[in-house]
Amino acid sequence: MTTKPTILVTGGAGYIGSHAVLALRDAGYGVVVIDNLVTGFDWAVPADVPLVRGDIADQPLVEATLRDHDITAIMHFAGSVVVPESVENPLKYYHNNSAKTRDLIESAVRTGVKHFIFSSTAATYGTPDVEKVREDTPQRPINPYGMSKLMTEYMLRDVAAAHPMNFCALRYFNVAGADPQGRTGQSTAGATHLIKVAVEAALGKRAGVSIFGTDFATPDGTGVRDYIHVTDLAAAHLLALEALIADPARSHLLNCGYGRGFSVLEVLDAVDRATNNPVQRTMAPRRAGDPAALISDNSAILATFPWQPAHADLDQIVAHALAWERKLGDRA
Ligand SMILES: NC(=O)c1ccc[n+]([C@@H]2O[C@H](COP(=O)([O-])OP(=O)(O)OC[C@H]3O[C@@H](n4cnc5c(N)ncnc54)[C@H](O)[C@@H]3O)[C@@H](O)[C@H]2O)c1
Ligand SMILES: O=c1ccn([C@@H]2O[C@H](COP(=O)(O)OP(=O)(O)O[C@H]3O[C@H](CO)[C@H](O)[C@H](O)[C@H]3O)[C@@H](O)[C@H]2O)c(=O)[nH]1
Repeated sequence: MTTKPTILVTGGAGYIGSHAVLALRDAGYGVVVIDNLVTGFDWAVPADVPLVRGDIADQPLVEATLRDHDITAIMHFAGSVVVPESVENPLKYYHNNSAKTRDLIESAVRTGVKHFIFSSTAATYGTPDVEKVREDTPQRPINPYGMSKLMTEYMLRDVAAAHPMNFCALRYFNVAGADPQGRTGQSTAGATHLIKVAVEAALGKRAGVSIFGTDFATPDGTGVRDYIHVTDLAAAHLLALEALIADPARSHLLNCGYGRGFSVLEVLDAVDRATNNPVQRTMAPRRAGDPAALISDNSAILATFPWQPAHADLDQIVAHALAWERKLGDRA
């Protein structure tokens, strides 16, 4: 029997990272998590997965962890993720997302980690003027969050050219939903993401939902996004890992989305359908820097990996988000 390698998951106590931990464990990989719990939760990490409480830039700690567990690959989710906060406090984002990731990559190179998978974002594209964003659409971030992630893409490209390490940067579109088995979900306090906000409102945890802009050049005037189920995203990470192991000479930069968009009103309608209890809607001005529409062209990931999304259905995404929100109760 061949044993599968052990993977270090940074940010594994957070929303997306905790789903990746489950996917890796379900597939038989060894998993170790490092997380400083700044926005994550220790209870989001399964009891049989070692949780190293610490910072990705603590090089003695990270390098000891990489060596002790004979880590082959890193899935790097740890970071700061709130776009408006990045505008108010850019140095926090260049520190936590760019500078600390630089130190993590250095630890990886020093200890001979062979593969690196990175959480990039559609925010690196800024406000593209194409209907569907391709990987070669110019990346012109309009906020420090997007720029801090683009800087990491550049670092990885240069490091992979200079050292025996390949990488995959996955540019996520709008991540939503929760583990269909109800083992984890989005638990972030004070979340700003539309589907999370709407299910909180549906359960009476918020008064209602503000619709940020009704005069966009979209069919119903509200913003359109490409919502991807977090479990399909976690599956894409496993395929990325397999591809990096299979061909160590090749790195990848890939969009992660379904290639179709839903407006804010369509999302709120789906939440209303799921509960039969309409969420209170308030019209509000546009949020600074929000593009009208952001939809992926996902032909590259479909051509590169045998990725078969299993949850590309808005009602299912909403149902899973709602189920997790109920389970979460007042815990977070
Ligand atoms: N949620 C989205 O829609 C979305 C979209 C695109 C990209 N991403 C990226 O995906 C990744 C995960 O996002 P998420 O939504 O799960 O956020 P999250 O806040 O739930 O998870 C981030 C985790 O990283 C940990 N962390 C932060 N800084 C750390 C540090 N310096 N050292 C150790 N641990 C640290 C936090 O405690 C948390 O557990 C992020 O890199 C984010 O930029 C998210
Ligand atoms: O209370 C809300 C929250 C959001 N929206 C609208 O809903 C859409 C989605 O907004 P989100 O805040 O859920 O997500 P964003 O598209 O702004 O950004 C998210 O996806 C990006 C990639 O597409 C980045 O990765 C970023 O980190 C992540 O927050 C936008 O039109 C927004 O204006 C509302 O109307 N009301």
